[in-house]
Amino acid sequence: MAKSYVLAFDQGTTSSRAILFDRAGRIHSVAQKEFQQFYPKPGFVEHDPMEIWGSQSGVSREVLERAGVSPDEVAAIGITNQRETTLVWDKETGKPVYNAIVWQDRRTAAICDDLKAQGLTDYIRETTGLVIDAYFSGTKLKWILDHVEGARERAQRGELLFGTVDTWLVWNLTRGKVHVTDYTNASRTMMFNIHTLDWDDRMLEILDIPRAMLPDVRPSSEVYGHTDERTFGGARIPIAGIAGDQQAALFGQTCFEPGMVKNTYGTGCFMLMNTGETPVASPNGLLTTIAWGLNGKVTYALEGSVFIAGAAIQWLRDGLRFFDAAPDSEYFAGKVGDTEGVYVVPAFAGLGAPYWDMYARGAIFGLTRGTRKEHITRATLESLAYQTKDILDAMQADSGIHLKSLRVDGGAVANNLLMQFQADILGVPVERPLVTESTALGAAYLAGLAVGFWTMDEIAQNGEIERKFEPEMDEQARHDLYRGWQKAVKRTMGWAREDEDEKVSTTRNPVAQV
Ligand SMILES: Nc1ncnc2c1ncn2[C@@H]1O[C@H](COP(=O)(O)OP(=O)(O)O)[C@@H](O)[C@H]1O
Ligand SMILES: O=P(O)(O)OC[C@H](O)CO
Repeated sequence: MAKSYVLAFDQGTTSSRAILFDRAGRIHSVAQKEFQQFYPKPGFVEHDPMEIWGSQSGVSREVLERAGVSPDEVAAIGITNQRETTLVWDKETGKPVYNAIVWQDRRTAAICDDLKAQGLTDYIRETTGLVIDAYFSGTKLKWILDHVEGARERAQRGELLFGTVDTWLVWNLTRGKVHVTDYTNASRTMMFNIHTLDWDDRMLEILDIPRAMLPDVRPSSEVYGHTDERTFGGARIPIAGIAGDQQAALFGQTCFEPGMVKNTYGTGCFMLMNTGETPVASPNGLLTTIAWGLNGKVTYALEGSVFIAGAAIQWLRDGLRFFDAAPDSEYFAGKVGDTEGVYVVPAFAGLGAPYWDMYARGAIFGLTRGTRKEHITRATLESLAYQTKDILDAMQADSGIHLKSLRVDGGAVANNLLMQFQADILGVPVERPLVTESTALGAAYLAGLAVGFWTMDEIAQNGEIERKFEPEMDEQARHDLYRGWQKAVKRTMGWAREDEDEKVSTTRNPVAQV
């Protein structure tokens, strides 16, 4: 049967998606399923690993059935995933020993403080390209080994396996035959040396992680294995591409040349710049990370990671019950001309780049008796654009490159009001592509390249722009609004630190102290 499609698995933070792409790189069919988020304590975020696998395998079968496409028509599977999220499971039974600890989870902040106190900041930055933060997998893995009874000993005996979500999916797709990850996902673990392309023994020693439980690290485009016959009705489909979702989006947006940038608005917001074959260190709070490994070469990127973007819109929907669906945010925000001075800082999981404050927490500023849900909704949408400006400023300073336009993608770019405000606050045009599923497209490209479904030249010709948003705001208004944002951010910082509580208790009731 002719191989006419590539199937992308896009395992995101809030949903699992399967997308079938045709030869033109156009979407043929999509299936998606949201899954449950667990917040067992403040700052804790977990997923059920079996639900990750169940929802992802479910939507991948559904997308084929719905499109009437046989698994035999699929040339390859490409996998892209929420990064850093940490899983540990039993090698024999495949049973997870603990829930997946999600990238947003802050429970390991104290372990990170301890690493900083040991003077490891420079070593970790130079070796792994990362700043010390609870975001990355290493301290999450340490936490599981420290807290699940007997886990470290079992891992030392080779009975337990570690993986990020890509590794977990490949392991399940192959029914335990293949235990791999790719350079992009490994570069988010804080255990991987991004220069030598190997796990870093010193980091493993510092975190007390047995090497035996770590996956093989491979390039982002090659045949890692085939799906087990039982998964897709007898078909053995090559699994031929793996990349973390943000790197996959950079590839999907065809940012192949150094200096090219994309910004993805999903649960979080992630801006990546291709820096070519040279890792660029950031003095301005960005990460140095691996963009992809392809054709025997490694491409690096600078990354600005914002933890909460579309998730703040979900919070308005589910937490505050302002509306029933995320797209309604545009309708409500559009009912007011501006926020009337209201700022929402959605630091629900601390602040990522460029602030890196694990103890910041969310806040709403500037409330008056006239504030309505429309203002808060608008301010929440605007927070995505302000956070993007924070990152873009850092990236331009680090790279010395001044962007002429910003390529965007991800679920929230459907929001025209947000896109217009983004162009206004940056003062540069924002370009929205025809296929905004760049993440899945990137994974499909990587897989398709490995099996000869596409060539690089064919891919480079794709990337049609659907709409360009031109900046319309005057310079003074832009300046004033952004200053308000900076003031608001400053006031959220350090909020959850214990010594902040002490400061308050010693200043409480000054009259009584006199
Ligand atoms: N029209 C919209 N306006 C604002 N936010 C939106 C809109 N549509 C979707 N979102 C937000 O985008 C996110 C989903 O984007 P997606 O790229 O699927 O994220 P992820 O891969 O992180 O799960 C959700 O957090 C949702 O709140
Ligand atoms: O789920 P997303 O698409 O917001 O991506 C999550 C990132 O990979 C976290 O680093």
